[in-house]
Formats: sequence, structure tokens, C-alpha cells
Amino acid sequence: MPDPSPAPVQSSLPTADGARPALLSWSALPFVPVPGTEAVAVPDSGPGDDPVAEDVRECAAAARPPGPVLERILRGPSGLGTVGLHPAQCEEPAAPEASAAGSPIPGLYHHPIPEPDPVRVEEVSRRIKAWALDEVELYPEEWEDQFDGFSVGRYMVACHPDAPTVEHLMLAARLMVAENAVDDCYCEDHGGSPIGLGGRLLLAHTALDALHTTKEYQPQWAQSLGADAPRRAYRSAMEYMLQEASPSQADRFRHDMARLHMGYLAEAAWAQTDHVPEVWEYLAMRQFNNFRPCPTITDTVGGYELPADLHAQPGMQRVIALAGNATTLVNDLYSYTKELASPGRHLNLPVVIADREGVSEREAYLKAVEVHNDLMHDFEAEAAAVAAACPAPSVLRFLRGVAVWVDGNHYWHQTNTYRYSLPDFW
Ligand SMILES: CC(C)=CCC/C(C)=C(\C)COP(=O)(O)OP(=O)(O)O
Ligand SMILES: [Mg+2]
Repeated sequence: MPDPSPAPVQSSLPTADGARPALLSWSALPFVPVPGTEAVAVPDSGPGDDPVAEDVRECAAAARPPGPVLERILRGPSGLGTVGLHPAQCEEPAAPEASAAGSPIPGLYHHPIPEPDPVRVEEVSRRIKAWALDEVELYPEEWEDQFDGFSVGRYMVACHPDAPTVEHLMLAARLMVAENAVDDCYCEDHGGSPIGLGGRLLLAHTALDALHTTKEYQPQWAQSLGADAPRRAYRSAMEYMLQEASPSQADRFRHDMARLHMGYLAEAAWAQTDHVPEVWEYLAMRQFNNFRPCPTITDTVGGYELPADLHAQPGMQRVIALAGNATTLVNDLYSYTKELASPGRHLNLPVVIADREGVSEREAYLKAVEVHNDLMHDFEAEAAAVAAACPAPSVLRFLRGVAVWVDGNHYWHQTNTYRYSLPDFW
């Protein structure tokens, strides 16, 4: 494996956003490292100087109104040149950079972001292509345009403006590419099929969650991890991830990937019998076949750790689920025309609403926009409640990291005109 720690490329970010209420201006929050949250590997120290234990204690004691630290963090940066980071102080809401391609879906609740740092975008794009070609032999030459058109560098830089180095961004970029390779090659348009999907997914999952078996069978399993592009990509991306993630961050990621694979299986089972689920059933499937594994690594990519106990809190779990669901419905809406044009019936929220609720394609699409918007509002309200109830530095930074991932994900979908185009409903 090549040296994964080249020189850091400095970011000119952050940041600005659209019209959020001041307390919810997650994207305008500064990504200053908060004392005690920078360290990923927490030394085994005594009770007084362990920042993780400190965060847990703080939250256990915390059901209290936002204190000065929370207010400072939520208020965002101050001083010369920072007025644009405070929507409430601007006469006009911040608009996306003129260079951003693509239009947002009319009526879709979202927060525009500034253009991602072009220096970082270029460097991540260069390194991810080298990884895909030289380290995991991900795709044949004829898929190069699609790989480039995916623009994973722009995607990950937009979603992780607080990554301390490009190598931290590469953790997210490799996993994103590997996850899409599994989806494309096992489930969808690059040779995927619902037939036999369970076996393929389970064996690929062992690249993330190792098989522990006898000496006799171990070598066969080890060899299998190089057998196809999805497994090579999962194995390599996870090896890099494990160099940075703590054991509990790695386990959180494995759990989220198991959720994702369960979602793929439900989608495949319905495709096999051409079954259209009820709308709520579709939403349940899409809660698992979901972007969740991407925002939940925000702390690893940011070089700090949300302690496992705080990640597991029901309020935090609800925030994460709502964010994952909103981001995934963004995909349903932006990929609607692409999926209509693909062979067979591809389920997405507008298609399911039209079928199960007997409304026109246009009405169904507009209703799906409303469902998305409701989830976004719930996400923001719940995140604010968790921040107020548990204002530990790592919690605040994690909540902000999830929120900027949500915004970056919208930006990428809106601007990726290579993959997506809007229907003619307005
Ligand atoms: C990156 C990641 C964890 C993806 C998992 C789920 C997934 C593939 C999506 C949420 C994207 O949905 P979809 O398969 O519909 O993607 P496209 O519309 O083809 O871009
Ligand atoms: Mg889609």
C-alpha cells in the first residue's frame, strides 16, 4: 500500500449558507477544533483528562439551556469578513456561486453552499483516480467517462469542509467509490441483478467485517477479497479507514454498511416480483438503502471522535436517520428522469406515490418534494434539540458535520448535470 500521508493541502473554506434560523445555521458554524475533540485515538488516561469521558459526563449532566459555549459555537465566526456567514445579518440570502451548474429543484428546502475548494477538489480527484486504477483495478477503460462524471472529488470536498487534510478526504472518497461500485456491479446498471444478490453482498461485507475462521478456510476467504472490483474496493477503502478510525468508529461504520446491504436486499426482493410497496414501506426500505454510512463518518474524516455512548443516544440516532432519509430522497428527486429512462421499473419516491396513491407523475413528484422538506425540517429541529440538551463539543461538531454533509450532498446532486436532469413539471 502506498504512503497514505502526503503533504496536507490547505483549504480556503469555510463557509456560507442559505436562510436558516440563527440557531440552526449549522453550515455557518466555525470548524474550529474544540478542545478535546481533535483526537481520534483517545489515550487510556485517568478520569480527569479523558476528553471522551468528559463529553459523556457533560451530556449526562446537561439537560439545560444552551450555555455560552454552545451559543458561541452556534453563532459562528465573528469579525472582519464574516458577515456573509450569518444569513440573518445579510440583506439578501446567500446565493450559490455563479459557476455552479444545474438548477435546484423548485420548492426543495435546501441550503446553498459556496463552491468547494478547487485546490482540494483537484487533488482528491487525482488521488482517487490513481487509487481506482492502480490499487484496486476498479473499472475497465470504457467506464472512465462515467467515473470522471461522478465527480467524487467535488462531492467529498463539498461534504467535508472540516477535513484537516486531503488524506482525511480520501477516506470518504474511497468509501464512496467502493459503495457505488457495489451498487453498480452487484445491484444495478453495470451487471447487477437481484438474482443471487444476498450471497454477493454477504461475501463483500466480509471485506468490511472480517471472517474469523479456521486455518484451513482462512486462505480461501482472503483470496476471495481480490476476486472482483467491488470486493477489492471495499477491502482497500476499509484498510485505509482502519488506520484513522477508532474501534468504535469502525464498528459504527460496519453497522451502517450492514443496514445498507439489508436495504439493497429489500429493494431487490421487490424488483424480482415487480412489487410496488406502500409508500411507507418504500420509505422504510429507503431508510436502509440510504446515504447514512457517508454522513456518519464525518468525525473520522474530521479527525475527531463522537463517543460511542453519545452516538447511540436515541436523539442522535433520530437526527442521523432523518438526515440520511432527507439526503436519500434528494437522490430520488434528482435521479428521477435518469431512473425513468433506465430499463424496467426503478422505484423511487415519486414513482411509488404515483402508483400507490393514484395521482399524476407531476403531483407525485411535488408530493415527494414535500415529504423531503418535512424530513429536513424535522432533522433541523431535532438537531437543535440534541445540541441544546447535550452541548458537548464533539456533539456540536458532529451535528454540524452531518448538516454540512446534507448541504454538500444537495449541492452535488444539483450540480451533477452529467448524471442528473430535472423533469419538466414547472
Ligand atoms: C454512497 C452510498 C452509501 C450509497 C448507498 C445508497 C445509494 C446507492 C444511494 C442512496 C443512491 O441511490 P441510487 O442507487 O438511486 O443512485 P443514482 O440515482 O443511480 O445516482
Ligand atoms: Mg436514484
